[in-house]
Amino acid sequence: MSENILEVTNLCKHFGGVKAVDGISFKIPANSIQTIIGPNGAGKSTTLNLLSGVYLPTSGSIKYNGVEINTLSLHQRVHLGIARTFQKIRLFKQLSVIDNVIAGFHIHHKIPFWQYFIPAGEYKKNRLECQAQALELLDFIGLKDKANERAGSLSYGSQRMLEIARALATKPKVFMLDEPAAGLNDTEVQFLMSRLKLLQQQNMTIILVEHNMKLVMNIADQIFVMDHGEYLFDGSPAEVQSNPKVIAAYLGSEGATV
Ligand SMILES: Nc1ncnc2c1ncn2[C@@H]1O[C@H](COP(=O)(O)OP(=O)(O)OP(=O)(O)O)[C@@H](O)[C@H]1O
Repeated sequence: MSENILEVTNLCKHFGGVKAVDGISFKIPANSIQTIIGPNGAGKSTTLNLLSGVYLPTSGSIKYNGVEINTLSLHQRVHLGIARTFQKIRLFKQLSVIDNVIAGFHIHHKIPFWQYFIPAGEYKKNRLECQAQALELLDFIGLKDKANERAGSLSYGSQRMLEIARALATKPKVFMLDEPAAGLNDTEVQFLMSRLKLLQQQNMTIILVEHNMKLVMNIADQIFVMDHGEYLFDGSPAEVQSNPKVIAAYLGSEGATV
């Protein structure tokens, strides 16, 4: 069994009287695909926000490779190798597809992101290197042919894939995705699934918040189920699908046959 890359202990996030996350604990082995599921408002996105540094916890601990990262910002965590996509698409819609990916590379270079767009002088070499790497990522994600199109002109599904490519440009070790399959058709979901499995084979740890049970049950090594901010159950896809508490709180009777 791989070592745990993330370890969460008694994690809480309270917004006034709302206990969005209330004392959850889990360990995530390196190179695994973990999913977090649960009903609307269960605290799944808040958990991703805590892991990625969008929010700082009210209390509790998050350890990355054994080191507490509770107080680090989102940007500092990206530098450590923790990247994410958001539920709501956040692209630079006026920029080209390839420039959106190049934007993801800038954290590993010493020059500011905007200087990549000055195609001259000492920045030209960096820009050419980034372009080549961005094209590789676009190829991986199925968007190489659209590299020079405006990001905002892409279909919804392609915009979601572009967000993934941009996050991958930060070279994450832990990659978190918040509902990546939302709004995708079956073919796009299949493609997404195949890419996530390939990323896992490339030694990435993947944490997925997702309502698409077909995707979850096909891809997850372990599933963590939340309800009302709290732990409900965790286990393999088969264990989760047949657990009466999970069926009652979330999956319903159809869950057992996904
Ligand atoms: N910034 C915030 N301020 C106040 N309350 C918040 C904030 N963010 C989340 N909440 C509340 O915390 C609870 C958990 O929300 P969260 O978005 O984490 O749930 P979720 O499981 O991701 O839901 P969904 O499946 O609908 O995306 C909800 O009651 C929500 O209204």
